[in-house]
Amino acid sequence: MSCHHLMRRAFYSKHTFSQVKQLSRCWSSAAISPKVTPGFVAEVKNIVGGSNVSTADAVRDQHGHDESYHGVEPPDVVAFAESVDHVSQVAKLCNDNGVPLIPFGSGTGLEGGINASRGGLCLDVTKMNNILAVNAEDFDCQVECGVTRVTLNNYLRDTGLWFPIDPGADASLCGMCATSASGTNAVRYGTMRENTLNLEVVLADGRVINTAGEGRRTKKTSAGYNLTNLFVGSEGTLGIITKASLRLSGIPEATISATCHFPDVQSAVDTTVQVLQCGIPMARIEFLDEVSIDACNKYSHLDLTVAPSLFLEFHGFEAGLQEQTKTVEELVKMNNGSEFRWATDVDERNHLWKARHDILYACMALRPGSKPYSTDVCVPISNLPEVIVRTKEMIKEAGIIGPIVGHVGDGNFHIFYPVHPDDHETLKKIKDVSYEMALIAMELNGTCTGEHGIGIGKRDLLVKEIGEEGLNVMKQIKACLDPNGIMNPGKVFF
Ligand SMILES: Cc1cc2c(cc1C)N(C[C@H](O)[C@H](O)[C@H](O)COP(=O)(O)OP(=O)(O)OC[C@H]1O[C@@H](n3cnc4c(N)ncnc43)[C@H](O)[C@@H]1O)c1[nH]c(=O)[nH]c(=O)c1N2
Ligand SMILES: O=C(O)C(=O)Cc1ccccc1
Ligand SMILES: [Mn+2]
Repeated sequence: MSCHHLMRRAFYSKHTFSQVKQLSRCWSSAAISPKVTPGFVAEVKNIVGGSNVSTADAVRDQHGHDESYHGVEPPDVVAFAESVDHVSQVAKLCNDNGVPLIPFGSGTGLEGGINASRGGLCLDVTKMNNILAVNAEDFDCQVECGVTRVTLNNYLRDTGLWFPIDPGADASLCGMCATSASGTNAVRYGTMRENTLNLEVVLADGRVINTAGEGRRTKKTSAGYNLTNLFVGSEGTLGIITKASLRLSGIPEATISATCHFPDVQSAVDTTVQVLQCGIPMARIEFLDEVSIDACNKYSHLDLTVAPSLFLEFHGFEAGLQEQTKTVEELVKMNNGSEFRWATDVDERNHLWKARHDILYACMALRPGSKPYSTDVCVPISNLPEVIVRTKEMIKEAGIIGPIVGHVGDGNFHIFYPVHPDDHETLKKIKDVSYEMALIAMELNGTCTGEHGIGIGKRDLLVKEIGEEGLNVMKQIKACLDPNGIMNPGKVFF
């Protein structure tokens, strides 16, 4: 471990989040990575232009954290790339000088993926924001890395198509590739893995590749190794994704949303499992426990019954939807659930789903001043009731608050633990329960992260999930593509 890394570790373990935020400014002018010299910064300026480089404290702080509870670890320098050529030249420069390079999409990650734990250069790609092609008849498009999903969907509005992967946050599409994001629509439309056709990637040494071959954008291919999915979920540790070819879907002719509540968690989750086992093509099936509903009511001005609930959405043709909703209503009743409360018009629907997407902020508002310690596990759907019920027991025993929300249709759920960063006793309990929950999920054939990634928060769980040999293969791939270890060091692996 390098000297500056040890220094940072010691520093962050002794200080609270807000102290660190303030104190980080004290060392802002001193380069943490000794390799980021004034000469290095001058060369970066030569490549991207002086106005696209900043060593200002505010800019570095802003780029030194995502939306998670992890503290601020600012990079030494931030560069804004405007083209793939910029990215390639900056990567080569970092590689030649052994300077850590951290790709920055839009900073909405939840596992500390953009923290500059070892200093270095943060490469912000938000200026690379062109939508390059929409092939409506083929249901695909090509975007530059900085395009966000809301921008793409606004652009597509008149085509009858949309990009359905929806993590709630307005993340960059290539950041979503990098974390293998999913969210509420994945139960019907899949995750970034199923919706990415091809990627342009700049490797650590500046080489540019197209993972499926230049210009290819087919739904299927059997040509060689799947390089596209090697980079999906690579969290900036293998290269910088500069363009993505993505699948699009048709906007459904009819959409209906509804909510219903249940006497307990088990009956809501049992209903979900039965709905899916009946083969009903749900577009969204989201679980919120009573604490989450209460938070939503207060934050988003809803008046839902405070009880474990499902938020449902059906996509299809009018006639088909009637059949589907009828069957689901019957299953809800069989499990002692309530009548449906419908959200049919577009404003009502948008309000409901905005409330669902704002749940992170709604839960934070339950404890003003808290930071979100969030968890994310995923299990085969039939094991979902067991992992949720066992976790609820642990939360009760530990005497902590932990609202549960889940993309239950995928067997994926989160717990939000509001915690004051200086409340070390509660933080320890939360960490223990989260760790134990991940172990239970893995014991039940699941994963320690369904969609937020490993980042810095789950590195010790990765080896337990993949096994020593599997992890060694991952490290060999990393060493092959990034022999000097400059790409987002300290993420995914220690
Ligand atoms: C309120 C709220 C709600 C949610 C979520 C966030 C928030 C704030 N998320 C998480 C988040 O939106 C998700 O991780 C995004 O995919 C990250 O995209 P950014 O562009 O913000 O990447 P960000 O800049 O945060 O970077 C994330 C990681 O990707 C790397 N990276 C970024 N751009 C890259 C590029 N072009 N090339 C290579 N590496 C790159 C970074 O280095 C880092 O390791 C989520 N997620 C989810 O899947 N489902 C959900 O339901 C939610 N819900
Ligand atoms: O809202 C979601 O689906 C998220 O992934 C963000 C999140 C994470 C943890 C608790 C609540 C919300
Ligand atoms: Mn989620």
